[in-house]
Amino acid sequence: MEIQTFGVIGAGQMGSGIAQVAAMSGLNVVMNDIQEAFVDRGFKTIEKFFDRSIEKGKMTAEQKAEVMGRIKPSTDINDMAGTDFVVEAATENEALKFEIFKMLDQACRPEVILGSNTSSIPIGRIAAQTKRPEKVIGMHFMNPVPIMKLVEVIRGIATSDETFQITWQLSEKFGKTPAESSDYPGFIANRILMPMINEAVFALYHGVGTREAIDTVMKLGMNHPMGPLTLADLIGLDTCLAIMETLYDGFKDSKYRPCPLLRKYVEAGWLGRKTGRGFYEY
Ligand SMILES: CC(=O)CC(=O)SCCNC(=O)CCNC(=O)[C@H](O)C(C)(C)COP(=O)(O)OP(=O)(O)OC[C@H]1O[C@@H](n2cnc3c(N)ncnc32)[C@H](O)[C@@H]1OP(=O)(O)O
Ligand SMILES: NC(=O)C1=CN([C@@H]2O[C@H](COP(=O)(O)OP(=O)(O)OC[C@H]3O[C@@H](n4cnc5c(N)ncnc54)[C@H](OP(=O)(O)O)[C@@H]3O)[C@@H](O)[C@H]2O)C=CC1
Repeated sequence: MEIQTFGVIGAGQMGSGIAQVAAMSGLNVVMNDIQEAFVDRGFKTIEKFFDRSIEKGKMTAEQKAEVMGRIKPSTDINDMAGTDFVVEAATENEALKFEIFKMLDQACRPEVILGSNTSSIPIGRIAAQTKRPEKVIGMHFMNPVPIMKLVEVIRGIATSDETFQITWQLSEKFGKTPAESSDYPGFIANRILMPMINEAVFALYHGVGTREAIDTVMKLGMNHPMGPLTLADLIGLDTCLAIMETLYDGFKDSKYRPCPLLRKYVEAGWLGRKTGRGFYEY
């Protein structure tokens, strides 16, 4: 089946980026969120990116209008009925994703592949919510989506080879390099990245260094493009905490316990860039 229309659930920082790269690859896109205001915010994020590209001479206003014209807004999950492939990028919450996959299973034609951009939740568990587990897969983009080259492709226990191949090829069509991961909590990316970020928060919690010192050490000492606390603010501290909880619950190993300071920030609503305050102020 040729993929012509691509659906995205969730128009947050990841969903809007995924919609953008899909539209840039020539697909028609339906971008869905629960409220019109969130869909509008997603459109604004994409527009801002294109405006910067126009300023830099990498894109023309006509090209921008053409790509934006391929993205249709939606606040009704039943709009996914007309899509050929869907990626879910709603909040990192297992119960929420289970609900969304049950609804997608009802709304989409039986042959449609349902991908999840989850950072950490096992794909097999999400697939079990549907009557098409062989068509459920992890398609994990990195933030910021239009810039980062990787897509982590995760097979659930029931994912078919055909689903895997189509997802792999779609990642390449989006201009990305796919890498395969088995279905364990956190997959490869967050099995490695998130304990590092969590340890940076412990270093701050224990007073080993200031936020600036911790970030400077990792930036200049290890050549990371961003310090771990700056990166946590970019990812979203709620997402970082949710990933640590999934690792901790999944492996039952204390090495994955979330730092109490991370939890405190999330409880205060200090979620990073998206709320204007995290480890830094924006
Ligand atoms: C949590 C998960 O499940 C998985 C994850 O995603 S984990 C997060 C993974 N992401 C990372 O680790 C990101 C780490 N940071 C970086 O790689 C870099 O800091 C960065 C690419 C974000 C920015 O790069 P930089 O060199 O520091 O900044 P900058 O020079 O401004 O940006 C490089 C280019 O990207 C563009 N850019 C950067 N951020 C952008 C954004 N948000 N929107 C649009 N363009 C952006 C810049 O305009 C610039 O383009 P040109 O080369 O054409 O001028
Ligand atoms: N942030 C990152 O760096 C990365 C995140 N991810 C994963 O991507 C997913 C999204 O993360 P991110 O974009 O950062 O989060 P955001 O908080 O930016 O966006 C999530 C969006 O999903 C919306 N949403 C919530 N419930 C529903 C629903 N029932 N139907 C449709 N939309 C819904 C949210 O609305 P509302 O605001 O009302 O809650 C919000 O607009 C998560 O699974 C995350 O783990 C993957 C890679 C990197």
